[in-house]
Amino acid sequence: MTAKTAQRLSKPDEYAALLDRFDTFLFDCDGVIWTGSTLVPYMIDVLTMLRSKGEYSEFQLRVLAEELNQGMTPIGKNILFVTNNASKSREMYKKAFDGFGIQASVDEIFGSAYASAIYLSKILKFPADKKVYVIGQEGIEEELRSVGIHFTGGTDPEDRVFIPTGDNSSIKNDPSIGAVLCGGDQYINFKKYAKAHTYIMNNPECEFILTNGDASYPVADGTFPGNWWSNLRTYTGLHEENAYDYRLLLRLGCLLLITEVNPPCLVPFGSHEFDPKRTIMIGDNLETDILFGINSNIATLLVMTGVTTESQLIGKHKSDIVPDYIIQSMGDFAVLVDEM
Ligand SMILES: O=C(O)[C@H](O)[C@H](O)COP(=O)(O)O
Ligand SMILES: [Mg+2]
Repeated sequence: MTAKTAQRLSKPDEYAALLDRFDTFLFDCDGVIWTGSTLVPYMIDVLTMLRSKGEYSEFQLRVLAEELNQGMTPIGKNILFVTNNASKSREMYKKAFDGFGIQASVDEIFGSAYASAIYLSKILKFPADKKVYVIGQEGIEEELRSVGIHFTGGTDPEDRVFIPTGDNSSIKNDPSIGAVLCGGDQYINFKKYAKAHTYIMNNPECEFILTNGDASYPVADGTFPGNWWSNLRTYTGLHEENAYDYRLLLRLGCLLLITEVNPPCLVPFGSHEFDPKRTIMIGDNLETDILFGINSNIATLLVMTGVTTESQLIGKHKSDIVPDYIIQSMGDFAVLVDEM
């Protein structure tokens, strides 16, 4: 069997052919749409172009009628924003998109904070008398609140403090903790790890849930460390088989189109309907975004504006995860804007 090779796109007619081939574009955010606080050049033009293109399906015609009513630019291609970044809720993301001048509605935004909340409430049916201990920020708290799940930790100032070595006076087991939910946390510290560790080790039923497994995220001129879940796994000695199935969460965290079938895969969720054959996942990370697309049997497009480097694509250390297409930047599609 010949190994799969990715097709590198660099010419306008190749970009145009790709746009014709797909109706639904799943956009990862960090490293695809923006890097840190900087928008990828020409991103607004490209998204606007996508929204103005395409044949309308029945579903799109319904949305179109609603959008025209609300004075919005009608949709062409179906666009969803899917992100592993758990720092924001869908509403917070909507504000971020508004801040960048990007048209997006809350129901087009799927983040891993939202996914985790849906996962806890709909799939685990998290008991009302239990609490989640959160390592993470406002985004997770907002989404948990929206599904009525009780939690502790998160942004609580009492957890954002130094504790001297061996001083466990502020860390006691709490049997009401039914899950530890771990997402990116810019205030991560020893106390939070120690609490999570204590709950997991002392409550045999305690679930250990990760919002996402990205090892790093893109910032200007490089990357920063991502979710710190691996530290917790090391501290608690959890192995794959007794840790919560984090591989499942990687996929859920990547796209939050949740199904109760195992393994979870891309299925219509909420009001979004699309044909997997005409759907493409666009991401900057081979291990999460591209793997998710491959596992879901949809096409994949890798951009080079985020965490993936050329050394992961060619040579001795190249990754086994191979996308269908590679493009330098989503902004490159802007050459098609004038052709419309
Ligand atoms: O640590 C994180 O939260 C992630 O590395 C990162 O921010 C993922 O965001 P995405 O690329 O999925 O938008
Ligand atoms: Mg990304």
